[in-house]
Amino acid sequence: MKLEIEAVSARHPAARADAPPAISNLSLHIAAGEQVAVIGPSGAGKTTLLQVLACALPPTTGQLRLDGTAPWQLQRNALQKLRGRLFLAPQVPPLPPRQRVVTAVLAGRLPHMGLWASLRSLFYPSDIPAAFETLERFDLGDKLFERVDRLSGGERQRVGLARTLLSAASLWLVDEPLSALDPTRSRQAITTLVSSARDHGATLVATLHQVDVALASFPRIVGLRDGALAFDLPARLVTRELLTQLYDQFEHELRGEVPADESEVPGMPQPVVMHCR
Ligand SMILES: Nc1ncnc2c1ncn2[C@@H]1O[C@H](COP(=O)(O)OP(=O)(O)OP(=O)(O)O)[C@@H](O)[C@H]1O
Repeated sequence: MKLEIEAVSARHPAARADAPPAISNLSLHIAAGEQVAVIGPSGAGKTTLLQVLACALPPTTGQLRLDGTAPWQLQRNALQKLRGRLFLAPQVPPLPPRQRVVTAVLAGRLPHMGLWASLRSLFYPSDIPAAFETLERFDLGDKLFERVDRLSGGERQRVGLARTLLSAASLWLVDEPLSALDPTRSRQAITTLVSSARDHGATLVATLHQVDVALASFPRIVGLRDGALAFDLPARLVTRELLTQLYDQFEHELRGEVPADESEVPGMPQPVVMHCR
């Protein structure tokens, strides 16, 4: 799915009336099948941007178009149909506590199933092999029939990602999928996510705090700061200087390794450790 936003501003529905917009005058074009990581300090507007792209939050000004269609000008049914073509994976997946993992994962397909098929699948999981295979990609095959409330936070987060992979959506919007994962799991999970999006031909937009993982796994990086675009570059052109500016006064949030300052290693950028938490 192709995404276009032009001069979009938006604010959280619960924000004070006099609060500045969470994203302001933002323009961004993302081609169908692209994979883009959105980075930036806390409060930069990353989640708000995903919600606008997911047609969950209407822009207060500006234009949003998905595959050339302005969603907020559609009739209610047509808007619902368009929403069915995208999958928004929130930071904390909304998994009913007593549900089995297999059912939770296959729920990624519900928007594309008829009413009876979806009701039936809640009681009789329809494609257990597909659920198992997808969970295996996140090292969770042995949790297939486990109850969701018996999983750790990191396991739940990986179930949320497996669910995204099983959706038939052509736009995957993934909000901070790694917050409960250790560095090794983070890399594995994001590699699986990005390669699956590529295989499905799905457009992927993910917000990430792990800058090193974003730079290593995504071809394009969008930096947001105070609701505005700080940069929009191929990953190889994102320098330490740009990251230092982006996270100025939020250095504690700059996680993992970032590219070396070229003046320190002339002609040969090398990763150096800045801050980890
Ligand atoms: N629940 C809320 N109620 C009111 N205002 C909110 C709420 N959530 C977000 N905002 C406003 O929107 C701004 C942007 O928030 P947003 O969640 O989009 O940022 P973010 O970059 O995703 O942050 P984080 O990395 O901490 O998740 C916040 O600074 C705040 O002003």
